[in-house]
Amino acid sequence: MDVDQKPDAAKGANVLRDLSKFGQSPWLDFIQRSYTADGSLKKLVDEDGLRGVTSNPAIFEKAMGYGTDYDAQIKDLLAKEILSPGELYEKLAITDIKATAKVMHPVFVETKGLDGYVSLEVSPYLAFETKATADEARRLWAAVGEENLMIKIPGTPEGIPAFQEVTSEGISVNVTLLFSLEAYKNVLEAYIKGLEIRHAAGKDISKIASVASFFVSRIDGKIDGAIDRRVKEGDKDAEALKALRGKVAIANAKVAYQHYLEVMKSERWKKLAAAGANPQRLLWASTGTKDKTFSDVLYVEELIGEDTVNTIPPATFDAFRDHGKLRASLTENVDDAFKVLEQQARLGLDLDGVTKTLVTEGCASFCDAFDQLLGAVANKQATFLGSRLIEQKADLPADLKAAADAVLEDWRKTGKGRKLWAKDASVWTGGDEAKWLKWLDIVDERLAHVAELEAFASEVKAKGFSDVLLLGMGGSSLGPEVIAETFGQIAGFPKLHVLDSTDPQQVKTFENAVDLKNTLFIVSSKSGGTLEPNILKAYFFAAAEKALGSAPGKHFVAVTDPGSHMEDVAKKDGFWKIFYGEKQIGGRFSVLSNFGLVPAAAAGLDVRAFLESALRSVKEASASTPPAHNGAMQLGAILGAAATKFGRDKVTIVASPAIYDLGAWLEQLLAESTGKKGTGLIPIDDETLGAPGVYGKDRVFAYLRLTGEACPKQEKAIAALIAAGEPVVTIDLADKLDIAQAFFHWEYATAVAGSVLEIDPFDQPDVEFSKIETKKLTTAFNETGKLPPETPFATSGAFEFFADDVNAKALGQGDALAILKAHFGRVKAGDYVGVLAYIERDLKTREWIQAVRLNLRDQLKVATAAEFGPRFLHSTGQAYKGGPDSGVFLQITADDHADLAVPGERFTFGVVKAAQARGDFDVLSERGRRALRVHIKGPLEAGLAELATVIGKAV
Ligand SMILES: O=P(O)(O)OC[C@H]1O[C@](O)(CO)[C@@H](O)[C@@H]1O
Repeated sequence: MDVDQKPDAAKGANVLRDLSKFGQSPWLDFIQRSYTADGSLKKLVDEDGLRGVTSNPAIFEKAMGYGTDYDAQIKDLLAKEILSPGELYEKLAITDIKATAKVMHPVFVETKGLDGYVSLEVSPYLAFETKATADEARRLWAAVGEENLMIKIPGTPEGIPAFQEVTSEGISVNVTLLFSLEAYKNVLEAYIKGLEIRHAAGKDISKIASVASFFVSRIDGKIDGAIDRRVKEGDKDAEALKALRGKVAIANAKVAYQHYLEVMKSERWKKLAAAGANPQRLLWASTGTKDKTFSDVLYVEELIGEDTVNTIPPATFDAFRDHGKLRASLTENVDDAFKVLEQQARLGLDLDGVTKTLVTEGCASFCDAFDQLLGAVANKQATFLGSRLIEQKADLPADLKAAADAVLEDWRKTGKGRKLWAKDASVWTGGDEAKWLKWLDIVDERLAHVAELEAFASEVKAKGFSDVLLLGMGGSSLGPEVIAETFGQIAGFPKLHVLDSTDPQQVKTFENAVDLKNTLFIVSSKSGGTLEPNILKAYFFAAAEKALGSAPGKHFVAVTDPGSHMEDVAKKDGFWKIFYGEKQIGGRFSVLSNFGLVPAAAAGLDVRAFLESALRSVKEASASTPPAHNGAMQLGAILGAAATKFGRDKVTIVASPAIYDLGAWLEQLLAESTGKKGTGLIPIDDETLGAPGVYGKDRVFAYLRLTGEACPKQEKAIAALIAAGEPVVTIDLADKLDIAQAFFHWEYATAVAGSVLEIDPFDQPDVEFSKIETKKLTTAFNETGKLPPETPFATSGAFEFFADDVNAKALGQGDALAILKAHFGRVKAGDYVGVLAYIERDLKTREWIQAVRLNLRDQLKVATAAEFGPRFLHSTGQAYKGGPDSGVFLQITADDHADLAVPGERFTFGVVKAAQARGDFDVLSERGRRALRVHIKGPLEAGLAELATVIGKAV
């Protein structure tokens, strides 16, 4: 703006300064850091008699969105703190507001608090929320802490009660976005009420200032537009309509001013005035001329009157200084103003409707501007953080990209990201989702208590344990497993092992792998009631007791939710420590709570750095992050849109070798969260990449790449998939520690995808069913000493085949080859095959299952899942039963060559595993899934080799 005004301006001939002679204060509707810093603003005060400054989200967008004014502070802030775009914006804005308040303060002093204010607006996202607006007003008031601050609150029906409330608390407010006389009347009434409440409470009301920002030119913009349209269409009232061009907004303002004068004369006001109250002045806003056929100072010249403010945009400010004329215009021709309003009503110009629309549009455009602003801040933040933030890139076919963008635009428009953070269940099914959202806050919460975890780590180190053996299932084991696999043994700390099986051989292998006398056992169960951790605890407690020759409680730690059965057990058995989980977090969302952190600390991971990494993801996906900058939201939108609109529901997880195990955790998160009600995302983990030709059109590839350690083979295969037009989302992690970021990123993305799929991502109804079926079987065993008998529908060599009647009928009575041929013959495009093996999971069996599944994939051209039971029951099992009916399952069981007793129980580990397999199979059958069970009799290795051969022939 032109601050080099005419030389004689300072001497007196300055119409801007002379506005005060008419009782009007010129304020500036503009803020910019460099403008305040380089003395330009002060010059306006000194030379033009500037008496106040207003800001709004659109103004800050212009200030912060471009140029480098803010870069130094951003760098400085981000070096010290991990912030969301909203928090960062606020710190920048507050710095500006404080600096501006300082420049304006002499005016405040000189005018005894009448002028000298600077306004800062509450978040425009809150315009329709009373409590949130009031809370934010209080927060900003305290954060700025300047006596010449005004908090700007929109004069919506929800904003007005908030305004009244904070006025009664002594906060000075600029009520904005007022267009109608009715809204203005309500605002003035709320001001008076707020003062009365404060006065009645015996508190000082003389320090409160307020203005009512009445918008002007936007009204003409709408009304004149309607006039022009009607004239063009040859309206019969064309002449009368034309006569109203450029008149209605000013008339509306004049009439509002009359109301102000009326109220000021009232006895009610006089009482308050006697107690020191300051009137709430009308402030003319939106006073830049938009219609080029009008004078460029129209909305200044025509609205000059006593006790008013005009907040003038820079160009209009310059124009008025240059050629503005002064006269007491506001009280001129008031009757005509009333007539104009009558006339517009008679002509059907619908000022009431227009003002309502303008409120809605005004709020929306401030939200849009705020989205832009936060986006610009997020961009700068991403640049400064560089590789400290995980980076996501999506290569998508155009139609999928458009569908995902449509989801994001819906989320932006409806503020769903903010609703998610506000724990509003309407984001999903409107059920009890709100009770399961503490994972959103857990990183902050744990960081606040990280010293406890650090102290625990030191104690573990000092005790010199050689091993940590974690006993748990699903959400209680998969996160710790990722940590163990990713970081390996950390120098000076014990080696972390994670056992999540009831296979007797597997249990024995783990027992042999640790030094029982020198092992710290972590029994991990949120509910405390899950069968596996309970029997594993019983087993290892007895084993440790035997090895130590004394009560082993001091070698045991429990991680469990408060009030659980496991807590009782831990107390009774004198465990060394009990760490608590958060009840409002489900298992698969618990890795950043104590369920992941306690084993991480015991294994010597830097939990503080780990949580700080996670916090960067939390902030990136914050309520204030616009969808266009929220990678996790984008990921959820892509996965949701791909599954619902394109049948691409197989999320194929590819991870760099050094972080390969993330997929195991991710499987549970995606499958248990989304696989229900016949829909869902089917995670396909660890399926070695093939050439594009081996895939159907049902995949989305999620590539988690550890940048420095990318696998060349994977890179090549991914590049080929992208070139072939397959959808690939690549997520780059610069450091292993950033798996913490990936954890939160995917949790948030899963919640978003759940919303798109229209399901509750936080329950797991179908898992519970197989637990019930298993329980029935183990109870039967405890009563009778055996599991209920079962009969194979066919036997072939070492194999016995089991299926429900429908499946058995479809598969016939032939030999193994015929049955397997018939079974896999049912697979069609878009299906997936699940190989579900209830055997020990070791290197050999993993290689075996991998070879079998790749053969199935390449022959049948479908996605394949390779899973070990009972571990997958707590992971992908939910989706297999509750998700889409596109799975074809081959369950594999085998004779146990050695079994292990469970202390205190009649059943053994082998019995439990058998019961779990049968419970699982029964539910698959009950759900009408294409499921076949093959039981291997005799030596396992030979049986598996034979099975692989027959499968090879069958497909
Ligand atoms: O931690 P808990 O209560 O033992 O549960 C283990 C796992 O079992 C499930 O409840 C069902 O599979 C998972 O959601 C959970 O992570």
